[in-house]
Amino acid sequence: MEKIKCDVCIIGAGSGGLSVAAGAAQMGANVVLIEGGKMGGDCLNYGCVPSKALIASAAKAYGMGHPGAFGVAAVQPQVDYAAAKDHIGRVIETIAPVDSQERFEGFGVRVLRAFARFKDEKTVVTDEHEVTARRIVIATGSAPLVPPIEGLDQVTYHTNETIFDLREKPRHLLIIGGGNIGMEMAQAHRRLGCEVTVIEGGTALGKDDPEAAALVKARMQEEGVVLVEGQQANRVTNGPEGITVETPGGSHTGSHLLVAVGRRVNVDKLDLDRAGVAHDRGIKVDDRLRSTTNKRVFAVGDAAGRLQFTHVAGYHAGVVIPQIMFGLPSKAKQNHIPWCTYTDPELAHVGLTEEQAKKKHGDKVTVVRFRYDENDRAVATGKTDGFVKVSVVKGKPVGATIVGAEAGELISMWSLAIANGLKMRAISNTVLPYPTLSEINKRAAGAYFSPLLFGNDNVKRVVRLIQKYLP
Ligand SMILES: Cc1cc2nc3c(=O)[nH]c(=O)nc-3n(C[C@H](O)[C@H](O)[C@H](O)COP(=O)(O)OP(=O)(O)OC[C@H]3O[C@@H](n4cnc5c(N)ncnc54)[C@H](O)[C@@H]3O)c2cc1C
Ligand SMILES: NC(=O)c1ccc[n+]([C@@H]2O[C@H](COP(=O)([O-])OP(=O)(O)OC[C@H]3O[C@@H](n4cnc5c(N)ncnc54)[C@H](O)[C@@H]3O)[C@@H](O)[C@H]2O)c1
Repeated sequence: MEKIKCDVCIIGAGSGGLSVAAGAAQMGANVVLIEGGKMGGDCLNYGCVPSKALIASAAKAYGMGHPGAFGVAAVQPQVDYAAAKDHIGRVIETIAPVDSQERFEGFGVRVLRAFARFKDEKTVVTDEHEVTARRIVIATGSAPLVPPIEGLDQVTYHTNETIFDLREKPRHLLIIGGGNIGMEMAQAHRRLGCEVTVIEGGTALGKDDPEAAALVKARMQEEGVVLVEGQQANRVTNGPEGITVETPGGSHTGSHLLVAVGRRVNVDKLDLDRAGVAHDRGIKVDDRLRSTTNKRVFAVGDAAGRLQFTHVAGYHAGVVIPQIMFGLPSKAKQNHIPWCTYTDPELAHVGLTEEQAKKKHGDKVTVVRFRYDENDRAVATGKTDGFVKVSVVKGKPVGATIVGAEAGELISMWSLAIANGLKMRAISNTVLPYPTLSEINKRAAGAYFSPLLFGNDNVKRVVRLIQKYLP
């Protein structure tokens, strides 16, 4: 067993662990990074990257069959599902060098390829190494939660860890769970020519603004996705006609099954008790992302049990690095974190929802909106479904939801504003190129000021008075 001493030991080389490792090593720390699976973690191998690549194939197929009123004839796309999977493979291969062992070794990081567990509160071991570190960062991410549904263990089912390797096109894909994964995969598969049924126990896209989510759901239903809400899957069986998912309201039979009912944090291999690190949904951390029970240990990304997104893992790294490098305190906030579901239309959000804003700020909240069909670029490109909705308190945006084309890009302006405490004036003062979808944001900001300027009797009186005396 080789014994290694280092400043920082990071467990997990996904979005969070890699970001901490890159930052710490490039600032001169002696860093050991331990990865038991693939470099790049979920995002690169089983999550964001393959899902967005598949969504892109699906969008191409859909566009060929639905060109809209542009003077271009629709054609029946010939979908080669296996070739779409090859596209995913190529995308992963292209991005992989950024997360590779070689690149990190180039930064001076010692990379160990094994699963790690704690030996004591400052020592981590693999089968061949014992690493003692001043600071330890748990970045072990999460895995698909497999619910205790009767019969599930008797059928072949997919999760995000296997669906991207499937090469035979599902005739009828059943999906349990209408969250981000379920809905993104449902639309992608429908557009690639599969029948799709989503079985959701509560409300699909239930973490998002209901009005905006309704628009996405309506579009997906129009495209032929069968969406069953309020029906918990409680039994799964296998028969000659395929896999059947039973719910209190009825049963649904298909050829393939994807389970997407949430995540469970990867802690079981870690022997956390040996390090005195407490955990529940994730590692128990304070606002500094430091273990509440072992001050040497930090957790980032999905392991921290907060919002589970790649950009959050990166943000967490930025919170932890100043602490482990310089001993400077730094806190993780949550109110400025955006997210986007990459359905068509996209559904993006940052800050408080309208409901949360009204609950927190009562009648101090003004809600302003602007519709895509009032934007010239949206009209020209036929992307007129959607709206932006912004909750404003004392001239400052506190939350924004966008549903529509490029919502994930458009939300950045509100993310910038909320993260930096900017006022609506900062958005309305900004000059944007015409014609762009971004103008939707500016017009929403304008909608905040319009009632103050237009139709305001005081303003009218002042203007009339000034006009009398102006030369
Ligand atoms: C289908 C899907 C689509 C997604 N799409 C998006 C998206 O579009 N945008 C977005 O922001 N987020 C998306 N996410 C979420 C995103 O993938 C995660 O939030 C992100 O990967 C979390 O990064 P992480 O570093 O915390 O964990 P991970 O990326 O999961 O990395 C953890 C790593 O730790 C390793 N590990 C675990 N235990 C040990 C151990 N004991 N020893 C050594 N190594 C260990 C694992 O092998 C893994 O490589 C998606 C997730 C899924 C499943
Ligand atoms: N675009 C993105 O950023 C993106 C995409 C995919 C995943 N992710 C991340 O991954 C996480 C996990 O995604 P997810 O979709 O697995 O989880 P989720 O928590 O978003 O949704 C799971 C859904 O499954 C439902 N459910 C649970 N048990 C059920 C049952 N027995 N029968 C029917 N429905 C049931 C829940 O009501 C819930 O709506 C997301 O929360 C997000 O953090 C992000």
